[in-house]
Amino acid sequence: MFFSRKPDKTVEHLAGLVAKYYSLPIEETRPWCRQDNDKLVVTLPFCAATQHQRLRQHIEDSLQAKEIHAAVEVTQQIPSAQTKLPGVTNIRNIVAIASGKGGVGKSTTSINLAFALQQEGARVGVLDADIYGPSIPIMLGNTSARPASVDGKHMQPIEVGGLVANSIGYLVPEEDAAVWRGPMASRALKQLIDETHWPVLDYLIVDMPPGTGDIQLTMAQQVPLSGAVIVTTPQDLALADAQKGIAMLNKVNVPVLGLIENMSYYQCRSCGAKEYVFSHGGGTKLAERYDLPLLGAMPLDMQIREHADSGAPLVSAEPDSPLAEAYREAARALSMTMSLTLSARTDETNIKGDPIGVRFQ
Ligand SMILES: Nc1ncnc2c1ncn2[C@@H]1O[C@H](COP(=O)(O)OP(=O)(O)OP(=O)(O)O)[C@@H](O)[C@H]1O
Repeated sequence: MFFSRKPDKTVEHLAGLVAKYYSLPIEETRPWCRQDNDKLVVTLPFCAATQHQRLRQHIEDSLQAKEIHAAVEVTQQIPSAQTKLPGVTNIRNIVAIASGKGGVGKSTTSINLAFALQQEGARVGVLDADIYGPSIPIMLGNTSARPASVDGKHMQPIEVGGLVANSIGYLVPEEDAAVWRGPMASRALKQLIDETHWPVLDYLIVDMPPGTGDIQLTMAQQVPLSGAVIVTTPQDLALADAQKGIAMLNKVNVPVLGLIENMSYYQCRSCGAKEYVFSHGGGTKLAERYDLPLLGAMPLDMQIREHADSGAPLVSAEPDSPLAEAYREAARALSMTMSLTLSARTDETNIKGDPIGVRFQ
């Protein structure tokens, strides 16, 4: 029978089902659940669009087993995390992707994670803060693109594949930026963030410069970051540098949201065996030591490199591949961690609406 129980009991039952599905306490899932006329609605505070259908089916089956026949809708709405600094216009969350050391795959991870978040239904922008070695334009295959300006004061971000992006690489030749001193580099980042006409974004992914020096510290202090993800490879040396990254972020009170271990293993294409080229288990141990989630462990894979280097990141070029799913899993884990661990901003006065009519897919 349709809604055989009292509505609040049905909603409570729904919250219990969702809690069990995600292995969370019911207190967490209760605010996500409501009844809207003859429909039960679950609004997830994180992006997981590819999983909605499965969750809906699970709920409907469980309700039917209890003789409750109701239409179920699963949707999502991503909140803004509270930050000490005022929010940037139209951006709900700024997430820095940092690494203690260069060359660990921070930019590759940033761009694939950005596409993965987008495929999970979030509105995403990418900002290349790697002033001294901007690689996002190469990875997006649009090095000759230049941001337009309608009012002479703001830049339009570059749109590509459902993302918007800006990078110092679109604005000045690499050799010019390479000689900038720290304060100039920090100023350039601040300008890139504040003077871009961002459409409404759930996440702005910031590809930080590698390392943990003064530049990174100043950048982390000047930008209202919701949090940061540390990318590392499994070797001891990289892990030692990742620890420095965590320490730096702790120093400026930027929440470390989790770790991504890149080049974690190599999987043989013929026999499927995994080889731990750069040692094994380092990311897990580091995550345990700092009580952080390991959001993902990405393999060392030729396809990841070829796609990144040829301007068509794997997640957007081959969305149906197992590797793209691995990035989406990391994206869902990141988004969920943010919603569960960060306090949401109560007002969203910085969200003003899209100034440039970007049409997200
Ligand atoms: N998982 C992976 N498998 C194979 N190649 C990878 C992987 N991740 C990154 N690479 C390759 O490694 C190289 C360095 O990657 P990337 O530029 O992302 O590193 P980075 O940490 O951002 O470097 P930098 O310190 O210069 O900013 C690139 O050629 C990239 O394609």
